[in-house]
Amino acid sequence: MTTGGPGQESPAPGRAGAAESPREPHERRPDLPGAPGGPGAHPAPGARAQGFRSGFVALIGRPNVGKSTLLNQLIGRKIAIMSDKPQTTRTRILGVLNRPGAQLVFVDTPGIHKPQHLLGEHMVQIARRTLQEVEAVCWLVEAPDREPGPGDRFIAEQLAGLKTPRVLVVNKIDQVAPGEVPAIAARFAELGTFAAVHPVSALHGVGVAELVGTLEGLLPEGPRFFPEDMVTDQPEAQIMAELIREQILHLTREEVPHAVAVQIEKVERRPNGVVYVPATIYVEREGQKRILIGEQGRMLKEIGRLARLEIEALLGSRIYLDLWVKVKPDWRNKQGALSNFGFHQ
Ligand SMILES: Nc1nc2c(ncn2[C@@H]2O[C@H](COP(=O)(O)OP(=O)(O)OP(=O)(O)O)[C@@H](O)[C@H]2O)c(=O)[nH]1
Repeated sequence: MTTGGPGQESPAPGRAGAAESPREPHERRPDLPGAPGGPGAHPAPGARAQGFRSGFVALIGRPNVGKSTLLNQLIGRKIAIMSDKPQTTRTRILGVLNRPGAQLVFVDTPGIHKPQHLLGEHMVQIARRTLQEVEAVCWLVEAPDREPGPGDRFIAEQLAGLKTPRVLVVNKIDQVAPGEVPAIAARFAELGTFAAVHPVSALHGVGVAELVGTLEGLLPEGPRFFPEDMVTDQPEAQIMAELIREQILHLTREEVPHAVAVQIEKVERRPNGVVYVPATIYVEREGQKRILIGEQGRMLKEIGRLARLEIEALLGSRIYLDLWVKVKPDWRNKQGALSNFGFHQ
């Protein structure tokens, strides 16, 4: 898989070769992680064939509605981690979908919710800012809710003044009776004006192709922003760290999951072909460290075993995962620590 370089929040790239483009979207949105610099960042030759469409599509919605699951389904690869714990996604993740006549660049945002700590504020700000920088917005709601709640109305307010076309995606339809879907969709559709309403099951891939068709039609004509073989801007080390965090989210509960940050140091390919991946898991308190390590190290071993399988699938080679747990008190409320862990404003 081709991923971006280390500068995840890299500034807008120079886009030589596209100067005659009627739109220069990157220049309008300096905050969006752009294609990494270097020759690969330029639109591919011939990318501006007549009628070619391109643009950025934001995936927004309350925490846990299935944004990351939908992104992975759209791209056909696992680039965003998923869990049943709300607020899994902490930063913006780009997923690039190349179609014969279009390039759709999806921006997965942290769920919009009422922030409770500094990290929460970062997450909401990222989501809000993204809305102003895209060509289309995909708003996800959950069919099992059956009707909009306060969280959905809060998002409707954020969208109200926005001119960007938006599509309402009613997700998790596999969890309700098929006959109920039209009425549920209609109740959510009352929250705003939508170019289209799509019931989907992101988990099972139902309705996703139709959604892509609609989104493609909403994008303006424009060049390819990223090379055709690039699926995400996430550096590989970042995805690996996220795959470790995903297993922690699965295996722990209560306060531990959200107190965790994972950092990967220098990844090394050994002469025997095994990739050595040293990773540190940061938590906020000694008690959380004890839980993560578990009795006789059993929990950490299990986290490592499951994460290793995911990382091996990502890299396509055998890895040696060296996991460490360290305490960094109250890191979620410290600006310096947030920057170290890659949360940039
Ligand atoms: N049954 C069912 N579950 C789904 C579907 N889509 C997502 N889920 C589940 O919903 C949970 C949350 O999914 P995520 O994709 O992590 O949600 P998110 O919106 O990215 O969450 P945040 O990162 O917290 O904002 C996971 O347990 C998913 O497996 C679906 O179509 N059907």
